[in-house]
Parts: sequence; C-alpha cells; structure tokens
Amino acid sequence: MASKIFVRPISIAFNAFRNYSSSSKLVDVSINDKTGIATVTMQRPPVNSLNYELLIELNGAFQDLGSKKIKGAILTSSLKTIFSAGLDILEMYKPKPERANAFWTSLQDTWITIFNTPYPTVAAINGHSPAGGCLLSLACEYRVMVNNYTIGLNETKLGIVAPFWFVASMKNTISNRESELALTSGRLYKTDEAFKVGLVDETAENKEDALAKAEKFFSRFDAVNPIARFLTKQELRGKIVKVGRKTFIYKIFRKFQICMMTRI
Ligand SMILES: CCCCC/C=C\CCCC/C=C/C(=O)SCCNC(=O)CCNC(=O)[C@H](O)C(C)(C)COP(=O)(O)OP(=O)(O)OC[C@H]1O[C@@H](n2cnc3c(N)ncnc32)[C@H](O)[C@@H]1OP(=O)(O)O
Repeated sequence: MASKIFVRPISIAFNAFRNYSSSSKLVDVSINDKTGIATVTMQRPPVNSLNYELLIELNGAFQDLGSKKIKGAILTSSLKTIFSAGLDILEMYKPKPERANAFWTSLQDTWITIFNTPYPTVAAINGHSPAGGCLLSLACEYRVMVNNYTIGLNETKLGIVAPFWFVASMKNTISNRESELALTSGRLYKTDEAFKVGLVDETAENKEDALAKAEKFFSRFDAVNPIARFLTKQELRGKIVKVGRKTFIYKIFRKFQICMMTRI
C-alpha cells in the first residue's frame, strides 16, 4: 500500500488531462481543460443510494483521476434535492453473504480511495446527505453545502451502529465532543447548523454557487508543491486509514455486520 501511495503523485505529473470526459451509467466524470478541475457526478435516481455498482464506479472514477494531471476533483450529484441517501437499504436486506462481503469491501475501498487522493477534493453537497452520503462528503477535504438540506450520521436513529471509520471520519472534521453528541443522537444537521459546527466549510445558495465555491478552494494550493501537499495529507489522514483497513477489530466488526445483515 505504501508504495502505491508514494508512486501516485509522481506519476500524475507526467499525464495530461486535456479534453477528458467519461460517463458510465451511474457516475459521470468530466475534466475542464481550462481549469484542470474534475467533476465526479453521482447519477443514480431516485436518491443516489450507494449500492455495490455505484460504489465500484465511484471508486474507479477517483482512482482513474489519480493518473491524470488535475488540479482537484469535486464530488456532486445530478439529482435536484439529494446528494446521496447513503447506503442502499436493499443491499442490507437479506443479502447473500458473497454480495454482502463485496458490498462492504466496495464501500470501504471507495472511502479509502477518496479519503486518500493525491489531489485535493471537495464535496459540493447539493441536496440531502444522510449517513453514507455524509461519509462520502467527509472523505473529501472540503465541503460546500447548499442551504436548506440535511446532513449527518443518523445511524442510531435507524437502530444501527456506524462503523468506527465512519466515526473516525466525523472526528477528523468536527470535535470529539460534537461527534459524540451528533452520533449518539443520530443528529441530522440543517445546512446552517452543519456550518456552525464545522461539518461543512461553506454554505451555498444553489448548486452553481456550490460548484463555484468548490473551484475556488483549489486555488489555495496554486503555490503549494503537490507532492509536499499530498504527503502532508497522508501524515494527517494515514493513521485513520490504517486503523480502518488493517486492525483485527475491523475484521471482527465486519464479520459481525455481515452476520447481522444476513440474518435480518
Ligand atoms: C438495515 C439494517 C442493516 C444492519 C447492518 C448493520 C450495520 C451497518 C451500518 C452501516 C452504516 C449505515 C449507513 C447508511 O447509509 S444506512 C442508509 C441511511 N439512509 C437514510 O437514512 C436515508 C433514508 N432516506 C431519506 O431520508 C429520504 O429518502 C431522502 C434521502 C431525504 C429523500 O427524501 P425524498 O426526496 O422525500 O424521497 P423519498 O423518501 O420518497 O425516497 C424516494 C425513493 O428512494 C427510496 N430510498 C430512499 N432512501 C433510500 C436508501 N438509503 N436506500 C434505498 N432506497 C432509498 C425510497 O424508498 C423511495 O423509493 P420508492 O419511490 O420506491 O418508494
């Protein structure tokens, strides 16, 4: 894993991004050849719920962008009022063990990929973003959210337990105290409330405003060496990924979750 992480920022320097655009069924990726900014758009109506196929496409999209010379990537949604409704409930209802295993692996891989990108990332949250939707945005480095929607890790309200890497992602963004209050109560924050606690970094009037603010974020790094930037990001985020990926506790927890899911 370490070699993969260290090779990427060097390889991106030798790849061009010009005129890149790719659209699969569930995810659209476009790169603006003037700004070098990529936009990854989830497009799985009605609510962008995260099933195995969407996660695989998302993971692939963010991984592919690692081999292009981009300034940064924005994650957003094609839907009018939903960023993502979180994990697809149908994936968790009486799944076959193999599917459940593949699903959980794809979720964690996607989180790790986005959390670890060598390039800067922003979530332009243009709609509701509960649970797994919130997790995706937390994996990005910066969040801009359109007014009057909701975001948060509401798992306890659903009677389920957020995996500890969901919790770690929240604690990487807001204080331990606020995370405890939010997670134990399953709180969904309105945009302005999320802004007050730092769960989102900026608010926006609409999607266009959110995209414009997201683009502006990347200019902070105009005078920053991209490799130094990435290694610093790794220094700050690496431990969380290691805990999420490797520990014995994680493996036990995953078995427990899959076991629970296959029994419900
Ligand atoms: C289930 C037990 C598993 C136990 C496993 C143990 C542990 C695992 C923990 C893992 C952590 C979990 C993370 C998650 O992400 S869980 C999912 C949490 N998501 C939510 O709570 C969101 C639920 N949805 C909503 O709040 C709303 O739908 C909305 C996103 C705000 C949109 O509202 P609105 O625009 O009014 O649309 P509708 O409510 O009418 O929904 C439209 C159709 O979409 C279907 N839908 C909604 N959410 C989901 C979803 N997460 N998965 C699949 N389908 C979803 C909804 O049923 C409607 O379908 P219909 O048109 O056919 O009725």
